[in-house]
Amino acid sequence: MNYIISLDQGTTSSRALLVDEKGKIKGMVQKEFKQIFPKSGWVEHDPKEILETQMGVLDELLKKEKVNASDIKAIGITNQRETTVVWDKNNGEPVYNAIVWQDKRTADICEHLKKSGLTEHVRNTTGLVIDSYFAGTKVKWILDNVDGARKKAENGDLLMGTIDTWLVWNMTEKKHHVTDYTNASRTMIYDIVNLKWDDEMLKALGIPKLMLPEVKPSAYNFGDYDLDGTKIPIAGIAGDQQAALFGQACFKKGTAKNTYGTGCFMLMNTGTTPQFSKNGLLTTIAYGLDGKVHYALEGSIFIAGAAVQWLRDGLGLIKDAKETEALADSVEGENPVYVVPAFAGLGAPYWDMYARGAVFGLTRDTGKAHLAKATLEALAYQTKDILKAMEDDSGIQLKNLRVDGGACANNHLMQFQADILDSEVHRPEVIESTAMGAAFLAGIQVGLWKQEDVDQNRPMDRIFKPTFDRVKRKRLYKKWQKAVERAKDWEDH
Ligand SMILES: Nc1ncnc2c1ncn2[C@@H]1O[C@H](COP(=O)(O)OP(=O)(O)O)[C@@H](O)[C@H]1O
Ligand SMILES: O=P(O)(O)OC[C@H](O)CO
Repeated sequence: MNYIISLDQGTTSSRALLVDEKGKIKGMVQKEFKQIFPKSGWVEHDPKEILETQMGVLDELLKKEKVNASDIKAIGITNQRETTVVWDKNNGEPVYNAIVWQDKRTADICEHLKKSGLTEHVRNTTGLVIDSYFAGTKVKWILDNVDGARKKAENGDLLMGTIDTWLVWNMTEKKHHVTDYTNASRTMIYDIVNLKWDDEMLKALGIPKLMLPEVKPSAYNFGDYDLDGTKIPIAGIAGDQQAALFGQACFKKGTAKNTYGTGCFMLMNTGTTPQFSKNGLLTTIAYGLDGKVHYALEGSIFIAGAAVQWLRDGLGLIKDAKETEALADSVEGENPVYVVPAFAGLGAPYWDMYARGAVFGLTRDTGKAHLAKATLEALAYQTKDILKAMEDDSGIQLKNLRVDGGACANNHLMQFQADILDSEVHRPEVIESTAMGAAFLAGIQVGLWKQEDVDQNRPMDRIFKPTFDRVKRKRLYKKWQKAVERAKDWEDH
């Protein structure tokens, strides 16, 4: 039997999965690691702990599944995106903790970039909006704040990388300093049109070119991992949301997936030329394969499953996220209650930092079932907001939405999603699309699979069909838009 290993390095845990040649997951090991919050708005990870947990789960998986090294044909890596490590190439020591994608410490650097008139350049070259979310300003912060770092970087002693780069460098005995197009496209210093590091952004952020990894297609021989004397090629890399798009076989222009986790990340494949958004969406590289680069539009919702956690932990209305399904089902007729979970402002397409969470439509008979249903509905409405922006930017009308992530298990949410979008929602049996995407990229590179096999390996669990008529759909959505308007600009500024 031939196997592929998929390493999924996420924001809260490291996972290793064993995938057989039929595309079936045969085993999985997962380990959480520490979240470090040194100050309000700062989020860090220990790069060594990331490496140790990732290698640890790989070793445990191989022991548990009793696989011979010679049967493993390749390794694919997928990772939390934007999170940045800077390390000394002479001793392999990070000069600072990894600064995580959620970290807001570089907001001032972003304000400065905006004042320097770089907004248009950033959008048209990197595809992004100027925001602390991306890697570029995190590198600048480390070079500015760690003693001696800038000098060392200028001497060529320091390397930077997103998590994929950090893992590969360590897994290949410090030989390969590489990343793939998808990860490079989240740095705000990469020109996604001409596929090269962007001199203007490097200059604006004072980042020496010597620090940067080589950028390669997502299916590529990135280097070998030595497993007990057997050399296994690391043959696929993609950022986790792009890997999910690939794992869901969104290869055609106009195909899209939405991952319902803590946040929601919706990506639509827009083909081989980048589309720049008028509606606050991001343009990003979906994957590079067979000498071609595919692009995607992305809408990120920061609070999605996190709103369900709020019902559980903040309000104590439920003990388990699953309970929301039966609660929501118990509401008869239309729900008069609307929850706008703008706990951290509103992202795409509104981009209002001053919006705050709000509940509308309360009456004396409102109960927890209405709140639970309204919270689930808010995930679906936010997804519709993003999809509308995507359809407007791309001129493409969505045929169906492919879903994955923890909260897509909720049938009430998925049915309401289909109803409010007026399009089918397709839920695959295997919702591990992220890990499968990385496995497929690696397997394609070593000739185990062809790209067409990805689609054939995706049995459906359930297809949710829309049931609302146009009038009802419009009425409910209009009310949501009214609720959003009232939640906007709440915080004084
Ligand atoms: N059955 C469910 N109904 C609604 N929300 C759910 C359900 N199961 C999980 N969730 C939500 O989904 C999130 C977990 O999904 P997951 O994909 O594991 O997230 P992440 O990868 O971001 O950690 C949590 O925020 C949780 O509240
Ligand atoms: O690790 P996840 O699944 O929370 O994904 C994080 C995203 O890549 C951030 O852009």
